[in-house]
Amino acid sequence: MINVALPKGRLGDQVYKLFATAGFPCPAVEEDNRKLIFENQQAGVRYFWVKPSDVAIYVERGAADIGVAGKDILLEYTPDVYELLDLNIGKCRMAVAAQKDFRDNTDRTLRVATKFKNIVREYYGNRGRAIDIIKLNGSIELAPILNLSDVIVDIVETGTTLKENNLEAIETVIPLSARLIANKASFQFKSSRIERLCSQMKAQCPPLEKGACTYDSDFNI
Ligand SMILES: Nc1ncnc2c1ncn2[C@@H]1O[C@H](COP(=O)(O)OP(=O)(O)OP(=O)(O)O)[C@@H](O)[C@H]1O
Ligand SMILES: O=P(O)(O)OC[C@H]1O[C@H](OP(=O)(O)OP(=O)(O)O)[C@H](O)[C@@H]1O
Repeated sequence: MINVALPKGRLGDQVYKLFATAGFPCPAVEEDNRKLIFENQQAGVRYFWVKPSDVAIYVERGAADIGVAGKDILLEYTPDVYELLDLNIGKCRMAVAAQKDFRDNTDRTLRVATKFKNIVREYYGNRGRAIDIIKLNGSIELAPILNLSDVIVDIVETGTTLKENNLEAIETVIPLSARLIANKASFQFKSSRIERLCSQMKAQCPPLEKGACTYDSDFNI
């Protein structure tokens, strides 16, 4: 049996569909209920539905053998797991954004509101920019509007949230997508099953753009 941690919410449905089309369906997942564990004995998979930012914890500690997490979560928390596959779904980017008339006054510390403290620290550290990080858990776009921060570093997908709050993206920090990750010990002990699942998943993912590098090598923070 392969234990799989799936992210609830916006990524979850897409991810589950990918598993199902790759040959690992678990029909009861689609029923309207509050269950968190689903098992398909025949396909040899057991799914756990967890909060997206918790997937890497379940996998790192071996409660799940594999899981799917956004690259943002992997960069922020650097869990000790193997990153097996870029699923090329859940695509978005992490960006710096601010009010439209914002000009960076480099003489003073820049106030940055974000959910992603570690990514932000490294990004501005590499640029030698002094910052004050304001850690928020949601509605990040409110911060510059209420003068809680000068800029935000947050996920941008369609750009609608920025637009509807009169903000604009200034710089892209890193492109993001969902990744298949594995617990290191599970990958040794269940290697043939995990590798088979991985190659079946790979065949179902949307193809990576021609000439695209792995995002790891693009990561310039
Ligand atoms: N518009 C978007 N906003 C946020 N994340 C997105 C978006 N589009 C794709 N993603 C990806 O989906 C993943 C899960 O995002 P989601 O918003 O469902 O989680 P969350 O509610 O922020 O998680 P948690 O509550 O655990 O912090 C993110 O880690 C990111 O990689
Ligand atoms: O570019 P867009 O398509 O508008 O998507 C980006 C928005 O989506 C996410 O917020 P989420 O819906 O997760 O809400 P929260 O962070 O405020 O909880 C993210 O933090 C942005 O606010």
